[in-house]
Amino acid sequence: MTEFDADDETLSALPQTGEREVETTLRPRKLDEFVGQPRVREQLELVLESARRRGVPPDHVLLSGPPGLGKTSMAMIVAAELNAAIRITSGPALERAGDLAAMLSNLAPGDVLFIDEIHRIARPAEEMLYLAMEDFRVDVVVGKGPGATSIPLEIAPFTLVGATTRSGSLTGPLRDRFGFTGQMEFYSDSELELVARRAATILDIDIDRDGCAEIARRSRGTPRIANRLLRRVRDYAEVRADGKVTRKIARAALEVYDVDELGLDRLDRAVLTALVRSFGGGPVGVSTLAVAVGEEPTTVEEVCEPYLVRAGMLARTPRGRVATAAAWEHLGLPVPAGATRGDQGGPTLFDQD
Ligand SMILES: Nc1ncnc2c1ncn2[C@@H]1O[C@H](COP(=O)(O)OP(=O)(O)OP(=O)(O)O)[C@@H](O)[C@H]1O
Ligand SMILES: [Mg+2]
Repeated sequence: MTEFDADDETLSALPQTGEREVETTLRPRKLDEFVGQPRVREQLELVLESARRRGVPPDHVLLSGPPGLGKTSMAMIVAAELNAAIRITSGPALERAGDLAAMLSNLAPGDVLFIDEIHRIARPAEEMLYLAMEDFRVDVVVGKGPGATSIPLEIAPFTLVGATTRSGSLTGPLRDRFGFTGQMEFYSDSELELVARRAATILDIDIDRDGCAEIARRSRGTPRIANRLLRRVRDYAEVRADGKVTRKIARAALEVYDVDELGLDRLDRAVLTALVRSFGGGPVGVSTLAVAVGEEPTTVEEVCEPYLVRAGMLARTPRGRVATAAAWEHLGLPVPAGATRGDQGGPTLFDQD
């Protein structure tokens, strides 16, 4: 049995129901308001500025990285920086090529088309996208069977911004058609402090420096989580104290919400515990591990693992998942001889299997 309670999602990097509105309020609107990601920011700035000077739409942009790191926010910033309209859709919504054709033919020159979760786009729509991205053209097939003809249709020059949590599942031809790929990395604690500070100002929350630092440290490198923990800590401060968030208040609040010192939540701990206790530390396949904690493999893979890898507690090897020495230590168990020392794998390991 697992100790994970599916309702407990305080630390999930995925958006929760009802969170959309506050997320919109907290979204940075301009590149220089966007905290962190210095590399992606600088690279994008160059791509956008050069396109602006040449008076053409910039190359297509792919943003990849784990949930909650700001891909959607960045896509909107791209449009805002270009003073362009943004049309938003997602891979799963583009089931039929006709859906995509309709979107594409409605674009005005210079528009930004944002396709979220682009790795989930259906094959026929993907193939239509190739031509659209390359030649600003789509071939619309009219009729069926031997009498079917394909009519080429011009579309306005546009910029595609794609977002994906799994750039590894993108096909080669699609990936190759993006002129620029921004790999979003987990945020440092000091960057997350700035994220929390900025959100506190917008939401009018009275919080001191230490309070921000405490939230940042437990946010798993993820702004979405920092913003959520800030709101939970605010609730606690208002109900149990005088509303002001200090380190002491933040610590007490986070304890109530079951957020541990390293920012691991119950699902992370359940994954590590299963790995260590039921599978002797691995190696074990991700599907088997997912079954053991009662979760979908993709949740374990895309939500838990990137952070566990980054925290140096889990290693992804060709033979399966392996618990590192740090994992045994974190669970308070003796480290077996031969356990791997965790390297700071970082998000580059994100797409490996
Ligand atoms: N760099 C940042 N500075 C300030 N806030 C940020 C930053 N990045 C993300 N956020 C906040 O985190 C929340 C989630 O960001 P966003 O929706 O852009 O992430 P995402 O990468 O698109 O996530 P998903 O993969 O789930 O779609 C937003 O509410 C936004 O306010
Ligand atoms: Mg998003």
